[in-house]
Amino acid sequence: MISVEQHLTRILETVKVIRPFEQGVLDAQGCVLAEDVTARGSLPGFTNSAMDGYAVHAADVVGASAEHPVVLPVVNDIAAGNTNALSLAQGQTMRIMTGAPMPRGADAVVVVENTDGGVVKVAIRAASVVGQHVREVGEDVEEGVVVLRRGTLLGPGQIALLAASGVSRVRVVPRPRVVVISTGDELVEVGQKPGFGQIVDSNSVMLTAAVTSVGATPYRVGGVADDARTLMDTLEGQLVRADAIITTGGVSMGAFDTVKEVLSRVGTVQFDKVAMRPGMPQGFGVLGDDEVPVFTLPGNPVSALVSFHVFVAPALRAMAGRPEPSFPPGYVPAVAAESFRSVPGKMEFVRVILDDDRARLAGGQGSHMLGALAAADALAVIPPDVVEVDEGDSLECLPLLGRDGQ
Ligand SMILES: Nc1nc2c(c(=O)[nH]1)N[C@H]1C(S)=C(S)[C@@H](COP(=O)(O)OP(=O)(O)OC[C@H]3O[C@@H](n4cnc5c(N)ncnc54)[C@H](O)[C@@H]3O)O[C@H]1N2
Ligand code: MOO
Repeated sequence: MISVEQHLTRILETVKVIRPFEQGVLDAQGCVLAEDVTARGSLPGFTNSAMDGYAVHAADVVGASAEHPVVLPVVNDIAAGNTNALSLAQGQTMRIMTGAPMPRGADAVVVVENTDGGVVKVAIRAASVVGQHVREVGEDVEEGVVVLRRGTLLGPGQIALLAASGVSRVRVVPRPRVVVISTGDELVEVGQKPGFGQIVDSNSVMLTAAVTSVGATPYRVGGVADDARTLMDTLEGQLVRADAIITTGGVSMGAFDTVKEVLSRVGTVQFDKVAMRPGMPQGFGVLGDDEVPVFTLPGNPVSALVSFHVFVAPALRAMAGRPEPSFPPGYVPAVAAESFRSVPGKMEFVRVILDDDRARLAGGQGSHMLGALAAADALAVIPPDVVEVDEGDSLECLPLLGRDGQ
């Protein structure tokens, strides 16, 4: 029996960051930059107005007030998108809209609310100062500076910055492509009615969703029968498009545990008992010339999802260039709302419902029990040396869903 940390360490020492690849900025969402990116142009690219109002020489409106407005002739209108380079003479004004280029000579904008809104001449009812409501060229980003560093995770804000500063394609670590295969003669496809002795292949849809939830790209193969030739052919066929492969089922002590039988003969997959519950029978290694990592998860659905969170998700993040700072990854603190027992010598992952920070059992803890799994918000992680959790004890929990249900 090996520990959870030992198994995870072997996995993280084996997987490699995927080779970077140039992508359009939108396709790069959720990916990590593989290069420093410099701005092709300045932001703003030209000095422009921050408000709707009137471009002025600030010196012309010194002392303007509601009681003593300054009246100026309006000599032009400048809308956003106006591409003419205009000049404003002293003693004049131009109507200007937010984002429109400032005319040369103007050094301030008086907001329309502080005027009578005139279009031929305008009464300005408030003084201004040089630079007021003006966005200077390059004040946000200067052309040629590094706007984003290698290693940055690209979200909507970063993608906007790239696009605005003239960058349409970037080298990123691509999303891992993950093939999901479930095994077992008892499986029927989702949507089909299982006969006696059969079950719906829920693992492959569950793990497909889990792969998506960590920002990787799943390819669901679905159920493969417990036949060594079929499984081997399937694995070989999938290797070409896979950065990683996940299988479920067929890894314990059964007489027809095909995954174990097949993968014991090829590649480097090593099968271990890991001191955890659920999820004890685990296999991991690499397969094929490209050394594709293969995770063989146990067939019990709760065991498979717990294994995904504990082993596969950190590996996929590392492959995507987003390694976790430490183990355990992303734990949140909670307090036990009730007492329960934990199995000695194994790290236990208890399905719990969190009310604020109070954790209560989500229901039956059998590794086949999808009802409690679906009711749970998190896995309370009970260390191997803890056999009794008392109400009020501190707990570390691994959230099952992100804030947006992913
Ligand atoms: N004699 C022993 N028996 C078992 C041991 C053991 O150490 N000695 N370990 C148990 C533990 S713990 C687990 S976990 C399971 C793991 O079994 P396998 O990975 O070999 O998986 P299967 O036997 O194929 O299936 C187990 C269980 O899960 C259901 N299943 C399988 N695939 C799916 C799927 N795609 N969707 C939904 N449900 C699935 C399957 O019907 C079984 O009920 O072994 C214990 N036995
Ligand atoms: O260790 Mo198995 O994964 O509980 O049911």
